[in-house]
Amino acid sequence: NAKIKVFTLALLNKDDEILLGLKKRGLGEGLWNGFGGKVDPGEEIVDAAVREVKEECGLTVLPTDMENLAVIHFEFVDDPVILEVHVFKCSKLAGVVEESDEMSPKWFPRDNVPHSQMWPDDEVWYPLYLSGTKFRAYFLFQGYKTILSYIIRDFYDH
Ligand SMILES: CNc1cc(N2CCOCC2)nc(N)n1
Repeated sequence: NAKIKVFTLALLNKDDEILLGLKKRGLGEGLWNGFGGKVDPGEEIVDAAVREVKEECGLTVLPTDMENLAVIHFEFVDDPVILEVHVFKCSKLAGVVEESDEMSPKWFPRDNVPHSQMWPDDEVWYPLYLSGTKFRAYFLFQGYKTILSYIIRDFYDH
């Protein structure tokens, strides 16, 4: 009786840097990550991505500037909830970066992010993000730290 919960994850770029946020509470607390969260019922996924970026770091992004990069499914052993994370890449940002209740934002060199303080899957798919390769992936986790298995493939291949 698997239940799918849909989330967004936005990776914001400026020149050769990426904006990450240190999550202050909830899922992924204490980890650096892109900005995102749950998609509300009836909400377009890309609109949820735009809303979460604004809420979590104060920046304004247009839906048309949110590039679909990936869809990742995360399953956790003994947990019926599957996370379906829609990953977006964006380089057209407006506004000023602000700290929020959820996130402490910080710019990193895009080729030197703190993988030891990020979700373990990021190390696997991050090179595809850097090369702009659109992909689909599935990760099976045991708890939040251990990847038991994963599949990663080009978005357009079968
Ligand atoms: C389980 N591995 C995860 C989860 C995740 N999420 C961000 C969006 O909200 C749902 C959790 N983000 C990354 N990079 N890895």
